[in-house]
Amino acid sequence: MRIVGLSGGIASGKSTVSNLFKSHGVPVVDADVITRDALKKWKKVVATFGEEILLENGEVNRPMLGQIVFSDPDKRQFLDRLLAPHISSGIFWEVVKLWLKGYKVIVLDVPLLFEAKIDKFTKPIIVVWIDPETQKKRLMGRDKSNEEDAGNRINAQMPLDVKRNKADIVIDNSGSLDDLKEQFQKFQKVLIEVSKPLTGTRFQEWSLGHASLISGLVLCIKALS
Ligand SMILES: CC(C)(COP(=O)(O)OP(=O)(O)OC[C@H]1O[C@@H](n2cnc3c(N)ncnc32)[C@H](O)[C@@H]1O)[C@@H](O)C(=O)NCCC(=O)NCCS
Ligand SMILES: Nc1ncnc2c1ncn2[C@@H]1O[C@H](COP(=O)(O)OP(=O)(O)OP(=O)(O)O)[C@@H](O)[C@H]1O
Repeated sequence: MRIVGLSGGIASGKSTVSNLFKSHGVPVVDADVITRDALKKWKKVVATFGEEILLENGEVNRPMLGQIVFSDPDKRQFLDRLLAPHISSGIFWEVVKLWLKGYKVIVLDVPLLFEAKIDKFTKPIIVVWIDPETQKKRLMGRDKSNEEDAGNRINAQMPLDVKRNKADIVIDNSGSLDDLKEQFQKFQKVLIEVSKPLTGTRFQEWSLGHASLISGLVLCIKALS
């Protein structure tokens, strides 16, 4: 199974590229969605940041927590450490589920792919780059935030130019959506061709192969214990 890494800076256009993959039938595991699920369940976040970060419905007020952590690097690191194991295991299970369905290519959309060292497990790595001025403008437009908040969020991440140097494929999203789609068309064909889930006899062969591998492993573990 090929696990494609998709990263970039905040508001550089990762979700927009993810949607292009999804519309071509390539499944995407989204770390931001997994983070939101982890936050819903994770009582320790409340124990650390206080009841005041809760909304009336009992869920974490993410914009408020964002305000707190993006203006205080120590608190941000604390939250990152708290959530990291949940995000990693969430990603792992999503990948396993897609693997069991027989997908040959999946995309991991992880904003902190390099910071969290998840890049080691992905190939190729796509970085969505954007020029700094457009990035700030799009971030402020989308989140209705001011320049200081936007700057804090951008500075909380590894510089986008450093991420660009670590990429196998760079998408420059400083232009229009049509420009973006044109760049996407250039490399997506290869990935999408091999990404279709297996069907019919090929799926049966694949399942039998994996079933014998798993049975073999179980027998080995039993024999050793
Ligand atoms: C701080 C939180 C509550 C803000 O929630 P909010 O809904 O405002 O933003 P959302 O989760 O949609 O994230 C938006 C973008 O912010 C950036 N971002 C989020 N967390 C971080 C972080 N800890 N460090 C740097 N950038 C971050 C990413 O580019 C992300 O795509 C939330 O992002 C969070 O819990 N972050 C910590 C966990 C984490 O590391 N998430 C990134 C997944 S790899
Ligand atoms: N080429 C483009 N032209 C104009 N607007 C764009 C373009 N690409 C993305 N956008 C807009 O910019 C904003 C940020 O894009 P998107 O949400 O895809 O970024 P992201 O990298 O997923 O952000 P985050 O890091 O916060 O998850 C969105 O409002 C999106 O609609």
